[in-house]
Amino acid sequence: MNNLHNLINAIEPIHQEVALQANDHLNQLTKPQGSLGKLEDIARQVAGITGEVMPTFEKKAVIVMAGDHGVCEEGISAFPAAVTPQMVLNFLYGGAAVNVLARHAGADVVCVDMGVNADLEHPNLVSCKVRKGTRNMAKEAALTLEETTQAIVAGSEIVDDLVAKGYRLFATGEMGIGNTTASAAILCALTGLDTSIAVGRGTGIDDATWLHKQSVVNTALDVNGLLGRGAGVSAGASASASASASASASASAEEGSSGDYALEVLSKVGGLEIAGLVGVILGAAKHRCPVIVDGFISSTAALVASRLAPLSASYMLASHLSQEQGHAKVLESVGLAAMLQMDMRLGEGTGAVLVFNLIDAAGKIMKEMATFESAGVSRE
Ligand SMILES: O=C(O)c1ccc[n+]([C@@H]2O[C@H](COP(=O)([O-])O)[C@@H](O)[C@H]2O)c1
Ligand SMILES: Cc1cc2nc[nH]c2cc1C
Repeated sequence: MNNLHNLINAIEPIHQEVALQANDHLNQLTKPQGSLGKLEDIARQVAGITGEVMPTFEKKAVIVMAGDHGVCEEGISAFPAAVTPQMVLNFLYGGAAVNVLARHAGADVVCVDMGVNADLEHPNLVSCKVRKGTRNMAKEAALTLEETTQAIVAGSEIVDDLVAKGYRLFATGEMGIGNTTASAAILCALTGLDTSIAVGRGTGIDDATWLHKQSVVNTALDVNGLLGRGAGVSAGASASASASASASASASAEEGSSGDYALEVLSKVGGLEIAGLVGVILGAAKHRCPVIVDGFISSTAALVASRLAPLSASYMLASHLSQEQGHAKVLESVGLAAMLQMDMRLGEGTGAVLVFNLIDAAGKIMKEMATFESAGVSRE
């Protein structure tokens, strides 16, 4: 618990003055002001995060956290739980979608076992297994507070290690059959949203299973004493992927109990890979590194992180809008705006890794574009 408090307390506001310097530089470049749209937002935010007007990212990593879910025994996914360890091996052998897209972006895939229900061994697997899957949240708390804290701190320590190796840009990814059920339950518990809005089709369930999944989430909220408690807890203020994010992050800071409640929710209806991602996001914020948030599950981790440490929201960039129902609501609650709309719903970090290319592109604009003065272009 102490380590978690230290982690949260180590997060500072982004460098607003450097974001403003980046803005001044953007306004000198040979283009009508603001005409590069979200690329300019990225440049300003990344400058504010890193404290450098023109940062470059030589080493980038997508951290794919894996964990299993006891709630799978309720029949809430289109796929069997055995797919989680099978896909972990696929990540390790380089054959999954995230491996392909990470290679395309010049990034490394770091695959972490946070709580897979199998004994996995591979030289490149980072093993932080807290337990073999969560307990069934429809019957009892998925995790204890200690297990949850352990997973968060382990996630942040992975970032510590990667930063020591020169990585400065991170993306979140995950793998866990059943984790859209856990994420929907977290979303309902933290925002008071109805399950009919928060629960989606995950890997692709039919209408009857979707209705059943909603009732499983309702049961889990009830069994764990979370029904009705999220209503009225304010969502994050209207931050966007811009330098203004830190101001809104502090505006969304709530009374001390908000973080305690988020931790309680994460332990009762969450997952080990989700908790690990909370740690990754907080760790990236602690080290002043941008963290690109992937789809529904990753964004739910971002929501928890923003409740634990409101300042962490300004270090996040939302990558894509997943097809998973409820994703837009999670992003809204954190105060993030997705950059891409690609109709993806895979997870693994696939949408986040696509944004690495946009970060590189924004950096090159800052470094390589001529100014009105240097190119002799008239302004008026
Ligand atoms: O990232 C998303 O938005 C997303 C949306 C739907 C499904 N997924 C992936 O699918 C798995 C969870 O789906 P489910 O139906 O088993 O809950 C998990 O491995 C996620 O990575 C991911
Ligand atoms: C095959 C498969 C790959 C995935 N990657 C992330 N979630 C997944 C779920 C399934 C079912």
